[in-house]
Amino acid sequence: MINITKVNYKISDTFKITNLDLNLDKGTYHLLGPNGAGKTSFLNLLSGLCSPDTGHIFIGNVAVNPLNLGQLSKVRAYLMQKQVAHFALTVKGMLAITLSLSESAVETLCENHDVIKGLDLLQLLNRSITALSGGESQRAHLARVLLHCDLKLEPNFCLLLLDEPYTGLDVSHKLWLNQYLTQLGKYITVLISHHELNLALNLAQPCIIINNGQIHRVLTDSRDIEKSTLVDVFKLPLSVLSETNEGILQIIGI
Ligand SMILES: Nc1ncnc2c1ncn2[C@@H]1O[C@H](COP(=O)(O)OP(=O)(O)OP(=O)(O)O)[C@@H](O)[C@H]1O
Repeated sequence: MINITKVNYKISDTFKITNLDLNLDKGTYHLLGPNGAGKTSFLNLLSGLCSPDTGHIFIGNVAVNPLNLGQLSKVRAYLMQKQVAHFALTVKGMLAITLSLSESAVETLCENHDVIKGLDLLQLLNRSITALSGGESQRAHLARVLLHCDLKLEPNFCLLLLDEPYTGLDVSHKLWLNQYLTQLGKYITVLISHHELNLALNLAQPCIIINNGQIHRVLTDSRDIEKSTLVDVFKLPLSVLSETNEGILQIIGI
């Protein structure tokens, strides 16, 4: 269980996160909101990369704050929006560092692992991370966090934070990732920040909508996102909203 109580955080004179009050159980949650709504700031707070001005956050019984990063790495993983590669490590080398394993142990782990198969990484293990395409690099970094939170490796893991994980992925890897995250949500809390609104509208999964640094809605079923939210929060014209025969909203043109 993730517990967020009365969290406030001033980022600048013009933007602050206000009154975050939320409990998250196991599940796959979509974190939605327009550019600049505060999604990354929310994930940074949850991951312990920054500290709220007031309020507190717990991941299970671990208090979240930047002084606790060692303990936090045993209970949560975070795929940040931007990945910076400082060294020309191979994919295998990066996984070895993340998982605290030798490169040969990584090779053995990867031989038959669902994440490596699903992300088609076997043939990229010996490639330099700096010489991959955008989508290949995203797949390597996804593997880093998904293996890190694999329940077999870390039994106390309970939170996976993903900031725009679909960026650069082709459609078959996107589909695989969705299916994997849906399964993972049966065991831990998975929070995915993204802009794929039609995807959220099609999946019966919980979602949190953020706007102007505040929670606008928390829905147990993302298909219940209202037309008014799409118009008022996401600034979509009514003319691009359509409904399927099953009454599910869809956005035309994206
Ligand atoms: N280091 C910073 N200093 C000042 N302002 C910041 C800083 N980081 C973010 N902001 C501002 O805080 C607000 C929220 O940014 P945040 O990155 O959390 O939004 P977001 O919802 O993730 O946006 P996007 O969908 O564009 O990634 C924005 O107005 C942004 O310009």
